[in-house]
Amino acid sequence: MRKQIVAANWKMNGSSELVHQLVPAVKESVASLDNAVEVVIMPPSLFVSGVKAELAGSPVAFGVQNVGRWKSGAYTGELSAGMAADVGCHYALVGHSERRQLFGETDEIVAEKVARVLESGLTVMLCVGEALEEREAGNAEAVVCRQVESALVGLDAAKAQYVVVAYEPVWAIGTGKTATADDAQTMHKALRARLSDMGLPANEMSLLYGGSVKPDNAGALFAQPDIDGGLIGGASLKADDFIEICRAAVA
Ligand SMILES: O=C[C@H](O)COP(=O)(O)O
Repeated sequence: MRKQIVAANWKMNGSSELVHQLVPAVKESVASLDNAVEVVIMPPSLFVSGVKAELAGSPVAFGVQNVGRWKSGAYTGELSAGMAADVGCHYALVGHSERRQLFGETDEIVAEKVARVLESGLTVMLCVGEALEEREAGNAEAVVCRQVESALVGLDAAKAQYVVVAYEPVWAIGTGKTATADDAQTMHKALRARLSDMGLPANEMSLLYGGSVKPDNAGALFAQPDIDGGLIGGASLKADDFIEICRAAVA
């Protein structure tokens, strides 16, 4: 049985104050969910230690939003997957469309980062998703399948348990335009089929949806058979909204 996961990506938002207000509220609410859903918080890296301290004794996991493509060395400003593991992270996000678009991350770089994360013993949350023009040209599925294949090519099936894929159509991120539950399900089903064609245990892998997930649409999205939870941006910065979305994943 694959895991239901709801992950918070704070992006470049937040403060020590938010850590001390929001994280204890999430911790308390998640305690009542009876471990039916894995909740993950990925703050900016500077706040990881604060989040970890607030989560002590809780099953809520935490992680980083990005890692460098190298193991260590003279790469000023970069953080490695090994460092994230060293401070206790469970997850590392890789290949978010903001990294691909704003920081020039190619499929090749994303694949290198996936390898670094898996070597470090963390679980990688791999983001894939098509741009609006790619969808309008009828290429959405081809783009998303290419991204997932290039990132996971050669992956040992035994390592698949450390891989979560998040489908995030670029046009739905931060725009308030969510994919319909049917469209999201269609893509998730295609992704799962492609993972299976790659020789991976696709039915055991969690596939998340991301892109303007809010308390009022989370239930319909998470009810789809191939959607195993969500990757939440804006709504993860408000404790009440995020907690409601976590509850929708249990229902
Ligand atoms: O990583 C999260 C996604 O980019 C979704 O962001 P959003 O919920 O603000 O649309």
